[in-house]
Amino acid sequence: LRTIPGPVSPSWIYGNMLEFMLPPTYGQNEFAWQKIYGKVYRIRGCFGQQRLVISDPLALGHIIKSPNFHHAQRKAEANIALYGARSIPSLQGEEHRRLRAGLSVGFTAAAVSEYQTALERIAAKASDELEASSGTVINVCPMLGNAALSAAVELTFGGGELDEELVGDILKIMPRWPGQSKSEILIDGIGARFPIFFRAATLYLRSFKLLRQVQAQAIRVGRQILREKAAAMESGSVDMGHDLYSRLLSNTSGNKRKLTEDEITAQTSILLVAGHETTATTLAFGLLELARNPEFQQRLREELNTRQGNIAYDSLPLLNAFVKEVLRVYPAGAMRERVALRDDIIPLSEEIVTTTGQHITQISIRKGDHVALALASYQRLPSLWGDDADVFNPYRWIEDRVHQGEAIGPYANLLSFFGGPHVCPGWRFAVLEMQVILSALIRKFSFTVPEDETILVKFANTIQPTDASGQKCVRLCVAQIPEHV
Ligand code: HEM
Repeated sequence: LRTIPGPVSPSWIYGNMLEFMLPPTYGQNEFAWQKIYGKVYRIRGCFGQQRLVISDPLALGHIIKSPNFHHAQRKAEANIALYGARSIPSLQGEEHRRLRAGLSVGFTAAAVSEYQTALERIAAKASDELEASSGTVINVCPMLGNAALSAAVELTFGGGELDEELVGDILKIMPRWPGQSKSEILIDGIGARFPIFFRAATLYLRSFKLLRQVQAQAIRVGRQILREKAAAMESGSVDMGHDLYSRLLSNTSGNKRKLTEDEITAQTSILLVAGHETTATTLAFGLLELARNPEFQQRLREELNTRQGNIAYDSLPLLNAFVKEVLRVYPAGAMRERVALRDDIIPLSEEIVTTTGQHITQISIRKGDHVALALASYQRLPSLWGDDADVFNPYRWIEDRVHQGEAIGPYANLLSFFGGPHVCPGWRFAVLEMQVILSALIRKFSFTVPEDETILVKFANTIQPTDASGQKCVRLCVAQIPEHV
């Protein structure tokens, strides 16, 4: 990796990690480096470690599908702390494949379409909540967080209320994700050399304590609800719902459930946390961009007003162009870190020239090498999305100016939902949820940006919109549309 071009490292201790992980706003350096060095470049990690940053489509497709790469250590430890060692993202190979196959019953197109009515009810509730603040400037993030968490609870358990403490912890967890301070980046760097040190450090890091707390609470709640459902099913006293846990209880082969009680309950934390936070954040960036683009907002409202009753959301061109553009410019999991589990060769879609003048079309990777999968950078490549790839412009999807080649991800050639064996299973649900919530809010309210409002983007495992003090926040002027008053 030493001969792959990249930015100069300003410090031996931190390498480029502070510029990469903690810029004033996410991507500031990453997007600039992509323009200078191209789709693959090298940065320095702590203590001189070499890392590749990759937005090359062929290389990304290779790594995403390959069993030779897995989550880098901090991410793997954080996944275990928050979601558990038996949760889907923590597993690999055959165990992972079997669990994904079992869970897939709840994520097919037919299964997801059954949530439309429940999602419309959740959207109506969010809209009522917003009505109370109409005419004022409000931070829309808490309202969207609540709505998306209700949607995740609907998907997982078929509705119901979680206890307040768990809700509070789940809603604040992602902004506190480990690795966002100089000292945690340093601990990561030491951990890359001495993994046992890192594992020990996680026992004391405050950021990890909250993750473990949420996992323990989520599993307790998940087990209790699953047992209640199983008892109701055995007594035949209620109709089983369409939610994921009901489907998993009824998913049998012979007399045996395909997934055991422990396997199902071990997924509760990831379903509630990953199932709500990503969608809530994408929606928050969506409302921000609507407020910044009043002409588009009005045209979208007109499109929505032409439909009544049972809406086929996929048939609304502007709505779908907007959802795709928000996902393109603001992929919640903007950057994923992976480590090579064994030696590998990464193919490149275009030749690059090394610092020693060699022309290469593939890069040799050693076991233990770190790669950053720069999904947000990939989604700004002019070669795929046009010369205005840095600009938020939903019309590009209607004008068919986007890349039509072989897709790595499941939706619109985007990598926002990742791809390969760890592709986001919730992508269909997330798209429907965003279509439904945006439709309800845009019909009823207009959104504008208050004067002098600055929104920054922080990376905390997912990207977060924040104010200057680092608090998760999108403050918008919200006004009810006169015909809906
Ligand atoms: C806009 C919304 C969403 C986005 C952008 C998103 C994005 C992603 C990404 C990028 C990954 C891969 C992460 C990695 O391996 O490093 C992922 C995995 C995952 N997502 Fe989503 N997601 C969204 C919504 C949802 C929803 C609604 C659910 C439903 C419960 C969900 C459940 C999961 C699960 C369980 C995984 C782990 C999959 C595995 O490791 O096999 N996500 N998601």
